[in-house]
Amino acid sequence: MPDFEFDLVVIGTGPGGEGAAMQAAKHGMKVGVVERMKMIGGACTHVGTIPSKALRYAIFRMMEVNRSQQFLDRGLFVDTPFPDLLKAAKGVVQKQVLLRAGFYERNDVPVIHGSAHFVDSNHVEVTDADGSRKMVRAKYFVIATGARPYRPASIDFSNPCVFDSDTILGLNRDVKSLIVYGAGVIGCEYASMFRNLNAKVTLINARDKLLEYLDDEIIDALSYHFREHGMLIKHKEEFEKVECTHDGVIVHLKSGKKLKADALLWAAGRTGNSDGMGLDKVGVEPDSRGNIPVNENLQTAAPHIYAVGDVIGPPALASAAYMQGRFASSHMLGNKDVAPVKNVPTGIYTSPEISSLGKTEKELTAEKVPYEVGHSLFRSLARAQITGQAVGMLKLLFHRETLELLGIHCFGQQASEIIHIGQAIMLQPPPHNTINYFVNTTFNYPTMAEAYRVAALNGLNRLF
Ligand SMILES: Cc1cc2nc3c(=O)[nH]c(=O)nc-3n(C[C@H](O)[C@H](O)[C@H](O)COP(=O)(O)OP(=O)(O)OC[C@H]3O[C@@H](n4cnc5c(N)ncnc54)[C@H](O)[C@@H]3O)c2cc1C
Ligand SMILES: NC(=O)c1ccc[n+]([C@@H]2O[C@H](COP(=O)([O-])OP(=O)(O)OC[C@H]3O[C@@H](n4cnc5c(N)ncnc54)[C@H](O)[C@@H]3O)[C@@H](O)[C@H]2O)c1
Repeated sequence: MPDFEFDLVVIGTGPGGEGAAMQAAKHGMKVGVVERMKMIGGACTHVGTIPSKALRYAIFRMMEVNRSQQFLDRGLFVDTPFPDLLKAAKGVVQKQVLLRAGFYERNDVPVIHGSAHFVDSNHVEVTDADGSRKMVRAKYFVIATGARPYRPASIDFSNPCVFDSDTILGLNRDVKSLIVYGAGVIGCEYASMFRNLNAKVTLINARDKLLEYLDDEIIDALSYHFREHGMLIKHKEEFEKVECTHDGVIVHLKSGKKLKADALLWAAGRTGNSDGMGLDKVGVEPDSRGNIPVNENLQTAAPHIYAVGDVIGPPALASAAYMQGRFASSHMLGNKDVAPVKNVPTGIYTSPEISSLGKTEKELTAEKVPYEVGHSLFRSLARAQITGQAVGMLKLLFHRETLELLGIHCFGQQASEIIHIGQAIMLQPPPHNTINYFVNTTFNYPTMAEAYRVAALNGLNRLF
């Protein structure tokens, strides 16, 4: 006899699990969730999106004071130690946990604590930290177990100078120099943060460009501003071994170079949390990175078992995970009220911030689409001059004949917010998805939104 019986059991309480559980509960399903951590919220709340963005904001506030002539003239200079900046971030994590725990409570979704593994197609066994076990039966399952940092066996992560994106949140001292290995989003974001804290940062990239899926102009801007801020970037380099010394690390590269620093942040990839889940009992086989294959409806090889979020691989974003969770539950309910997840914008919280949606120039050129470009430089906008955030640009790509908006690429302060104005237009059906909206609409002044009007006019002026 099972200890619990549900219509749906969701495994994991990150954004993917929450989206799935709430959508199903709101539509009348009897839902239970399983979470192996003491607190709900997932990697997103405890070691991913939330603490990294809260830490970034704490650093940013300190920088704003230290870079402002207004404060410098009054002798104000703030030097908050790293552990205190982390404390600010932890406050946000607690608020998020409380808020999200309330969602499960209010919607009568019990949280069963422990690690879930399948025993057969309709049962998972949940093993708590104290070893106690509960059998849970359900008609449907959503696996939303997320991912963890990939750790090569040759690196000693127990060394106090070696970190990954989980353990860096436990750094209990200031570091004067840092090597960031891996120039994906995590590597670039943390490299920015530590450079803003004045650490000497070396960013090592295995490829020949940073974040190469972005528009070239944005990649160039990011590389330029990283270097302008004093970051050292090494492209096309791979590590051979990491040597830990009494006061830091030496990273040996395959090219023969040796780099020394107070600490190493390993930020090269993540592995899906699919091991130890008894997936062989239900005919589901993860790939070599632990990712679970799914079809367009997010169903695994067993159609009553869905998988969402980081455990299914790219885009591996909190934003997408939540929507995938909602879509999966909506699909099992037979509803069509949640659309499949596509057109996911990118929001990268480096300095400068980056956000984009739609096609890049490279893609449009390869597809032979006749397009034109409109630019707006932040330094020419009144709002950016007032706030002193003049680094940045909005770039619109649009069809030369129909004026349809095809791509939006932005860098600079608030880029991840600014993108959504364009997104609202870009995703309208024709003929409402053109840049005409930006030239025929009155924007508040002074705002950053004005960048859309400036960029649209700039692009229209290029047409002949
Ligand atoms: C440093 C960093 C910064 C990031 N910044 C951003 C950002 O700015 N914007 C953005 O959109 N995304 C960001 N991401 C990505 C984002 O955090 C993830 O995409 C998101 O957390 C994925 O959500 P999820 O629900 O799939 O899984 P998770 O949030 O990882 O949650 C999975 C949960 O499942 C639980 N679990 C795992 N296995 C079991 C089991 N067998 N039984 C029971 N429970 C289990 C785990 O304990 C965990 O609580 C960042 C990630 C990192 C690491
Ligand atoms: N602001 C944001 O939206 C944000 C911030 C941080 C992280 N994230 C998400 O987290 C995910 C992970 O970030 P990342 O910086 O590690 O980037 P990434 O996925 O680009 O990985 C970096 C490098 O590691 C390699 N790699 C990945 N998984 C591996 C594995 N299991 N084994 C060996 N090599 C592997 C990749 O091929 C890549 O070269 C990304 O998909 C990203 O979208 C998003």
